[in-house]
Amino acid sequence: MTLPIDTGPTTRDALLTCEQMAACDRFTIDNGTTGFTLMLRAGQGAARHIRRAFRPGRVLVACGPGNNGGDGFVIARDLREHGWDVTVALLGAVSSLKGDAAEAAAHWDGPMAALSAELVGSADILVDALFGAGLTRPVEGAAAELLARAAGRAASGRLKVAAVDVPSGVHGDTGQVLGTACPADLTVTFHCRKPGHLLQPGAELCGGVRVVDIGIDPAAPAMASPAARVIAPALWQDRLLPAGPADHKYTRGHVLVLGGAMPGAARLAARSARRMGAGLVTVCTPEEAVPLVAGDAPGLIVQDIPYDLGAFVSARKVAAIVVGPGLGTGAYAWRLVEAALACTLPIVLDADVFSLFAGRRLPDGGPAVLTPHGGEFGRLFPKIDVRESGRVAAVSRAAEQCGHTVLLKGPDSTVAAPDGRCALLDGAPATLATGGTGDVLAGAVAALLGRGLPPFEAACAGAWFHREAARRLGGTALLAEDLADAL
Ligand SMILES: NC(=O)C1=CN([C@@H]2O[C@H](COP(=O)(O)OP(=O)(O)OC[C@H]3O[C@@H](n4cnc5c(N)ncnc54)[C@H](OP(=O)(O)O)[C@@H]3O)[C@@H](O)[C@H]2O)[C@@H](O)CC1
Ligand SMILES: Nc1ncnc2c1ncn2[C@@H]1O[C@H](COP(=O)(O)OP(=O)(O)O)[C@@H](O)[C@H]1O
Ligand SMILES: [K+]
Repeated sequence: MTLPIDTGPTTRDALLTCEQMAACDRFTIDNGTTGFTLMLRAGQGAARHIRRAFRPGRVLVACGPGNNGGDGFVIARDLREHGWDVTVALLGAVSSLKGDAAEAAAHWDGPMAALSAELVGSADILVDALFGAGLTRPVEGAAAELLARAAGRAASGRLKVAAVDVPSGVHGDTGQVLGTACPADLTVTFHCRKPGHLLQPGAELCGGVRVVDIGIDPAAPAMASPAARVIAPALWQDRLLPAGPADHKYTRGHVLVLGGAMPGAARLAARSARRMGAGLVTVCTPEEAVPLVAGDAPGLIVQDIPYDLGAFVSARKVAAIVVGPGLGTGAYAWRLVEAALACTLPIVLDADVFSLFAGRRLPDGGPAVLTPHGGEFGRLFPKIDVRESGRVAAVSRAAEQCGHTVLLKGPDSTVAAPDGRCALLDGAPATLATGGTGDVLAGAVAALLGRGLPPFEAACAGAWFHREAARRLGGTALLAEDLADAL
């Protein structure tokens, strides 16, 4: 029963919802591959990763009532054929299994028990094949008890856990936990990752994620419009040119940072815009802050806020504006944001802008990137519930509603454009969770807008360079100043 794994197209960056994945399965099956063949490829591919990741030990394969459980039976058989000591624990009766899962179970001739949390106590490795893409409601009862017992044993270092497709209880579309879930050391999924592998808390619960190619037909329509993509340079690299001989400072983009109550934020945004390759950076700030902002940056232009901002940006050939970091929320801030939007230039809106416009429509302006964190997003879009809809749907709805690119920051930064594109940032280090790193991001995105990237691409690229800089810095305590310099 060993089948060769087909090598399909590159699916590295596509993220499919559970429904899209099921459509890919159906399309492939309609074109002549049996569902059971897909299940064999999935289970055998997963078993190979499990054999690579863990030393042989006593394995408990917890199988659910659907095809995720079917994969579990294939894995159980493969591991047993390789000499591992395997017991299957099944939720429900074998006679209730249907289709491919029933066929996979029929090939299992090893020990089998009714699912019970007690079984975890004598296992070294748990293969979690309870629920995958078919999770429809919170995990409860015996399945929940088993997962909770496994989580306890894993936390004390006595159990390794491999999840099939997703850790059971994690929703593949949102990364949210329905009921309960057990953190895995390894998650093996099929064809491509799903948003829930990148979104929290799912991402954290998955441990390392491996993708097995199960030979999905490359012509499957869902592949042309995946729900989201992983943020990677392929999204922008052919549009972000290095400096060439014909360039001068204005062709590289003049970025204007509008400062306010907290000048440190404008300084960080300006510094990061310069490191991100802006040709020229000017900070306009209340007069009393000019010496402070100019202080240690002789290459920066600093002046007070011009009376006529529109005339200023056109005379100084400004290519992109940042407003929000350290701005404040008084009448001054309000007028400045309105004036900045009226310039109709590419603009990054951040921080205090979201308090100023809480629950209100932004005035018309040029193409914008909005960079709220979770709290600011809630203020600006109070009717969109991120927890209920999941980040992909929520940020996409926000982008459509405001007509601009929205970058919802966090450990799982999510970018959506009003045209329906969505992209997720994978693996941002938690050292970024410190004051000022958002100001650095705003400056970086503005520089990329100034260098000619459209808003969605600029937001994706900014988030990616920001993460790369944080990774390069490493350590345990990251300073926003160092991050700007590491871009
Ligand atoms: N399709 C293919 O070709 C391939 C698919 N593959 C594999 O199939 C998996 C998807 O399989 P699937 O669609 O059968 O769904 P699955 O995740 O097994 O769960 C459905 C079952 O669980 C039940 N159930 C749900 N939630 C529950 C809860 N909280 N508590 C209790 N019960 C709950 C639900 O019951 P129902 O809601 O119908 O009452 C139903 O019985 C996918 O993740 C991948 O591993 C691979 O083999 C590659 C080829
Ligand atoms: N736990 C985390 N893991 C990874 N990145 C994070 C985490 N928390 C925050 N970040 C990132 O750090 C930055 C923080 O921005 P923000 O909240 O605006 O901070 P500030 O306003 O102090 O500059 C964002 O880019 C965000 O994506
Ligand atoms: K699972």
